[in-house]
Amino acid sequence: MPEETTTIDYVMEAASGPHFSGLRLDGLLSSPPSASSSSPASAASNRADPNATKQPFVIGVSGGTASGKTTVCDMIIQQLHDHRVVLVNQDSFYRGLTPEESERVHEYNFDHPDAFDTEQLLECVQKLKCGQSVQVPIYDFKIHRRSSDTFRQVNASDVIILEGILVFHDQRVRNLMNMKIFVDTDADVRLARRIRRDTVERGRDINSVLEMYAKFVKPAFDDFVHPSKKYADVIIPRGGDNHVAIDLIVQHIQTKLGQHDLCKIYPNMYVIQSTFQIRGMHTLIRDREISKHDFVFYSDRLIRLVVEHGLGHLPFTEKQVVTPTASVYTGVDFCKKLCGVSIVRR
Ligand SMILES: Nc1ncnc2c1ncn2[C@@H]1O[C@H](COP(=O)(O)OP(=O)(O)O)[C@@H](O)[C@H]1O
Ligand SMILES: O=c1ccn([C@@H]2O[C@H](COP(=O)(O)O)[C@@H](O)[C@H]2O)c(=O)[nH]1
Repeated sequence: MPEETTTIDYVMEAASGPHFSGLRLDGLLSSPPSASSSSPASAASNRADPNATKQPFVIGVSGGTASGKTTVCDMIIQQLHDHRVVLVNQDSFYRGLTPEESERVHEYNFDHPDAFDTEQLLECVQKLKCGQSVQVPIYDFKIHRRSSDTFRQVNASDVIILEGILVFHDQRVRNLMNMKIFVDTDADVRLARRIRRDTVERGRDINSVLEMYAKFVKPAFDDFVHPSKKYADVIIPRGGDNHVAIDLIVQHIQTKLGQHDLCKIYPNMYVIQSTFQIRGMHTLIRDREISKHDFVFYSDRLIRLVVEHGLGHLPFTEKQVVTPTASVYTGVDFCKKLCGVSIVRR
């Protein structure tokens, strides 16, 4: 067999092995919804079960307007960069106004549950949960309408984050969630942020923002959003400023995703910490359009990283050397009689 093919086989094998960004979690992501997810029984069910079907971990993030939901989601996504994570905004499922409603937009309540097409949202999350791709509508806050011909394609993932003011309102949507987070930020802070955001990004004037807030946003918060806080598993005070809460949440998600379980099953396994550079190279070598030259180049770089990390785990002994300036440096030397074995699978 030509050497090149051997390299390719080896890399593909390595990429689907125990590397974070190529991690295959089949059978590890089948935890039931949060009602029981913290029980010992569900902890047991999170261990590798080869017969279990892989299901994404669904996180609901709710809270009042401008509480920092999107910011918290972005922070979680950044920390979960070793996994495939998608964000679905409830805002995308605003029904959009008819021409008649548009004429009297100041009378329209965007904060009432009926403003959303919850059936469509439900169908979308159900499909994603089953591993199917979906087309999510694109909503324009300036014209209060969906784009008629463009959609955002959202692919199957390890983690689905569903974010919005009323994502805990409908029991059927709540039931799809493995974890529910409520972002709890003071009303005055939220109003200040909302004024700034709506005037800068959503083309509104201050008076209309204040009027809308008093007429619809605040009453709907009191009637629907705040009461749904009781369904949350975790409440984050101060939103994105609360780094401790976000770190704890990410740790919990990672545990549920099974990384730690893998290390429990193979106690001597070392998982290389992924970086965007490593993930980028994994993306390149998986791209069917990549040239042969680039495939070999990036594969070799990835293999070299594995070898270098491996070398760091080999036994060593202390060794002293004398530097050109005649000082003594105490370092290490690899133990003698080491033998490296490269295993190439076909
Ligand atoms: N911790 C924070 N400190 C300062 N500004 C923030 C903070 N969190 C969010 N913002 C700002 O407030 C506005 C609303 O935040 P966002 O995360 O979009 O809230 P939500 O998704 O709940 O509406 C945005 O303009 C954002 O930049
Ligand atoms: O056309 C629209 C639709 C909705 N809104 C307001 O948006 C917020 C929800 O978005 P957040 O990002 O969670 O703040 C909701 O309070 C609606 O009042 C809008 O202004 N225009």
